[in-house]
Amino acid sequence: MSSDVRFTDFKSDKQPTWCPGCGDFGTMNGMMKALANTGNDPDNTFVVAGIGCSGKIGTYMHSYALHGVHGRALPVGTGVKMARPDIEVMVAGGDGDGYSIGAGHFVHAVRRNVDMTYVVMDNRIYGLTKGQASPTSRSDFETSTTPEGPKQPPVNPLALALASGASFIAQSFSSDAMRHAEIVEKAIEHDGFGFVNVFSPCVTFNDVDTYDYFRDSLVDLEEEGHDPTDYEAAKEVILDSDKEYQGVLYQDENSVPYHEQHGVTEDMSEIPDGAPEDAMDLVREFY
Ligand SMILES: Cc1ncc(C[n+]2csc(CCOP(=O)(O)OP(=O)(O)O)c2C)c(N)n1
Ligand code: SF4
Repeated sequence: MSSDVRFTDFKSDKQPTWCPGCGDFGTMNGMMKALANTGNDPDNTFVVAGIGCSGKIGTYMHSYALHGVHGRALPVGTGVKMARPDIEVMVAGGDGDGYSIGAGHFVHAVRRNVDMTYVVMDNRIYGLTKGQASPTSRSDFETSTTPEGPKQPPVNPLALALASGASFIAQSFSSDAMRHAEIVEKAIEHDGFGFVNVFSPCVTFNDVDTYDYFRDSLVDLEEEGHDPTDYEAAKEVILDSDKEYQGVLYQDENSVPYHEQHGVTEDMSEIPDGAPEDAMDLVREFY
């Protein structure tokens, strides 16, 4: 890893097609800053993205990347990390990708504690498919598929993570640039699954969870003196549905990542002795 990497080194030459003002711009900038600040560079970074407006991020970032199947980014990220524990793996996607079709994978990636960072660009709507309700939409949020609102309480992704045995749970706001980058940085540095739910407003389809709403309502846990290593205190803020929090809500200081628990330390790109030749030809082609 080189120490003189700038965050712009993580920008690809593709122009984002996100709507002007989309929260995903800020979310991505913060991720790039956090990667550079933690001493990573595009040559040791692998971004796995879901499907959605958010999922386009792998194209706009300069790194190894895979833009996969809707809801399946986490198992792909897990595979990359198991094959190459030396590589920095960052998985990103939307709230639909992660908490709807990918919810099962979320639970298992969390409980396995694979050493990667998972950034959910939470705009509380399906953006790419033009504004249907998502798992984090408010119960009275009127959309094309829910003209009277979903009439169900939204998923609390932080509580889902905690209940699944998460070792790091954080939340940030894409527009609070410095703080967002700092929070993602902490997730990268965490030994284990670093989960960050990012409020990343959709300016085209969500007129409720707006920049102004988050600016007015966000409570920063650092200013409140919150201790993320105190499990009971973390539980209290995570289950508090009256407030929107920003910061690290929970961190297990004794977290041991999956590959260390299971002794996966070899560079698996080396072809193991005795492996069938035809299968290995495919592997050689890939690398
Ligand atoms: C298997 C499958 N089911 C459904 C879709 C259609 N689809 C594409 S993106 C998406 C949801 C997008 O919402 P979200 O994940 O929150 O991302 P955003 O666009 O808001 O960033 C859906 C339902 C698909 N591509 N593949
Ligand atoms: S539709 Fe919403 S989420 Fe998608 S690019 Fe536009 S503002 Fe962003």
